[in-house]
Amino acid sequence: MKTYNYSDLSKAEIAKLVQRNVDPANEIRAIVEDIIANVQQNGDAALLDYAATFDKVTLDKLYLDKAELEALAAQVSETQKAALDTAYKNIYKFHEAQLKGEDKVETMPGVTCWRELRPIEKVGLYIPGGTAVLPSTFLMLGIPAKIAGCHEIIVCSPPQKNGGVNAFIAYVALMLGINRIFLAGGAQAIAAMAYGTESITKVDKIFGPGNQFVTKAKTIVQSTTTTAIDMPAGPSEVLVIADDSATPKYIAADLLAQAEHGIDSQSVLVCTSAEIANKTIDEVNRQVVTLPRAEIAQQAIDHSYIVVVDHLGQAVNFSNQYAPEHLILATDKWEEITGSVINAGSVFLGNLTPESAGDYASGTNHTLPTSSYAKAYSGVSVDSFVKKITFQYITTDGLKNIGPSVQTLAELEGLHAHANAVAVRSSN
Ligand SMILES: NC(=O)c1ccc[n+]([C@@H]2O[C@H](COP(=O)([O-])OP(=O)(O)OC[C@H]3O[C@@H](n4cnc5c(N)ncnc54)[C@H](O)[C@@H]3O)[C@@H](O)[C@H]2O)c1
Ligand SMILES: N[C@H](CO)Cc1c[nH]c[nH+]1
Ligand SMILES: [Zn+2]
Repeated sequence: MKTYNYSDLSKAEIAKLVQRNVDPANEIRAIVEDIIANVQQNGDAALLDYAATFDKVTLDKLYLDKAELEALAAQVSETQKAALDTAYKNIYKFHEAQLKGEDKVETMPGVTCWRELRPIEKVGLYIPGGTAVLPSTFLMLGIPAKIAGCHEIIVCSPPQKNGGVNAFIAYVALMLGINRIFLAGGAQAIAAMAYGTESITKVDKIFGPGNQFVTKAKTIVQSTTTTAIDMPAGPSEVLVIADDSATPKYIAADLLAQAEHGIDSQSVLVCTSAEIANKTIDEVNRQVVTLPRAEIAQQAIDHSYIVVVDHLGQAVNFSNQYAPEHLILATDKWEEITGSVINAGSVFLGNLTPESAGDYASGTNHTLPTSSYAKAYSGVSVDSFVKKITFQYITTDGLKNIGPSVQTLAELEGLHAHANAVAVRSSN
């Protein structure tokens, strides 16, 4: 990992450091646009072709039904079920608390306004399954969709070598009461859910993380169809802020946890102590070789870096510019700096809170904005699966109170029909 001193860096150098790979030559875009066009034209047949090309699986049908899911789920052990159940309960508990109604507001006597929640009717969930199959992502998307009350939930995940999904994905589907999983991955799955095919319903909103093909497809279809997306949730990333109260062994473990997701993941350390930084490098080198996914993690670490800063304020400033998906405050002084955190997807406080807890089971959602989109987007929550519709009711007195202002505002905009809609009611 390359090390920089914050005070030696120019503004331009910092801007370059915080920039992620955003497909500058539009190479990914070109590939993804072709895939989307093919799915639009050829529907299910294109999905079957891509399963053969990219996933190396020949499928005779595009989905697994309830009986097939049950057969796969039977392979899950009791210990694994207990862990999935714990995650399910905590995620459910944390997300259920988000489903709050709002009070009605009387803005003037006789003028009442309020908002009511309605679920998005048809949602599409993408569950990654390229380099690793992520049943935890299925929980993170399926639970808030269920709590919100979405009527139709389409699920796509890349086909695995067994010609289906893995046993854990099947088990989670049954936990969520979802009886069908479509065997489609990558940009083609996103295109299918945005345009619809013979067997996949076009949905109103697509959710879920994925690699750069998935993420690019989501950003394209959101501008070319009426299907919305949750956010760009691409390759995982973590930024650790540490001071001399931090433990290099823990920091290294957290950096490697995100690095093992994929070669395009990024793990950044911003540290007030050069000594802790150096010890962390040693720990990373020691731990990485012990990992089954050592090669992937090492490649991600090779394009990650360390910034040594003078104080924690400088560290938070750098982090706000980076806007990490995950931010770990590996310091005993975390309470002094949380208020200054402006841009981050999810924050992990102190030296004993591993980011993996949030990835799996503490209750917060792990589908989070990457590539600095945390400057403008929140992670997935129940809010992502609902619309908030405004309502208003005006009484006779209310019309007397608000009518003159509405009429004057309409006249000053030259919109006389608007003014008349009040006048005709007021003259009775
Ligand atoms: N931001 C978040 O909230 C979050 C959460 C979990 C995972 N992630 C990230 O999700 C990603 C998952 O990626 P993955 O690759 O393991 O699974 P994936 O399911 O996103 O992608 C696999 C699919 O990519 C397609 N693909 C592969 N190579 C291709 C090529 N050359 N051209 C066109 N399409 C191709 C294939 O169709 C394949 O089925 C990781 O980067 C991980 O870090 C992010
Ligand atoms: N860290 C990922 C989000 O970037 C989520 C995840 C799933 N499984 C393990 N981790
Ligand atoms: Zn993770």
